[in-house]
Amino acid sequence: MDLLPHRRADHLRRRCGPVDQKGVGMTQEPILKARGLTKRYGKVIALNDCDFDLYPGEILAVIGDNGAGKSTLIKAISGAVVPDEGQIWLEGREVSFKTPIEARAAGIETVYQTLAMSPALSIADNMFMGRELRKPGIMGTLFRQLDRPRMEKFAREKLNELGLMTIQNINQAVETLSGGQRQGVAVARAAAFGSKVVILDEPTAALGVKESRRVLELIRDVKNRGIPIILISHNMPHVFEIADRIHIHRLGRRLCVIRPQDYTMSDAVAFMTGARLPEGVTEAA
Ligand SMILES: Nc1ncnc2c1ncn2[C@@H]1O[C@H](COP(=O)(O)OP(=O)(O)OP(=O)(O)O)[C@@H](O)[C@H]1O
Repeated sequence: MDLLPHRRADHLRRRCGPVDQKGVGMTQEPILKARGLTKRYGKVIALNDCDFDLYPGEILAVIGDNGAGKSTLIKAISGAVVPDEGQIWLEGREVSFKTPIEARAAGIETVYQTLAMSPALSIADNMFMGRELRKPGIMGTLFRQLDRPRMEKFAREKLNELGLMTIQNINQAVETLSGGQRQGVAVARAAAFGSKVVILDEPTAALGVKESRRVLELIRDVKNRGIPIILISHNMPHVFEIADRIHIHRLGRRLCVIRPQDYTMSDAVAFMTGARLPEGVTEAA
């Protein structure tokens, strides 16, 4: 049975095992799609003719062994790396990002494992980093003065929408927040600016149990607001708890996509390490 109806015929060698074709997102066009992405670093092929599909409204986990090429895939999608070959489409339009700023301007927001935040700056300042609001009129345009009340109001509203108002003071420096709260601010920032896609790279890796739970809830909240999420994670229980579909990455390419209800965590680990292949999949040479 064909798992992925959107695949090209020449990719049949990478078909996956039995999964309901009416699975989440399967009836729609992908919001983000990539075909044939390749990225070489000298002799290392980090991405090898890799395909990718993210559907509207879904949480898609990307899992794979160390060095499988997950980060390179995400970097290619988010403009941090320019692929040597391949194409990317966002909402059906072909895109070619040269920088993360271009990807961000197009609506692809990435929260990296090492959070790109300035610890000494306030929550509000961090949320607006790189897109500060200026005062109206000459004070803003010529003297570049920040419109702090408007920035603080916006930041407060966004944190509130995502249930993050355990944070009392929006002017508090980010370094005074807990790890979970910081991650929360980063996710809120990613979701706040008209994003079409949010990419989260290991959002719970550095967090304790309670903080991880909060961040997982937050990811669900972002999804419930209609924003699709790509979640790169090594944490299988989290992936299986939260993902609608799981993209299994192996040797620089998508091996298959599974739904968590159809397979066990051990199956997923066996697939990503190459100990076993999903039914109907043969690994391309
Ligand atoms: N800038 C670079 N220069 C040289 N080689 C690189 C570079 N970035 C990645 N690679 C190589 O490409 C391959 C894929 O790396 P990548 O970081 O994408 O894997 P990953 O699946 O994200 O791994 P991990 O789970 O360990 O973070 C690895 O062999 C890595 O050494």
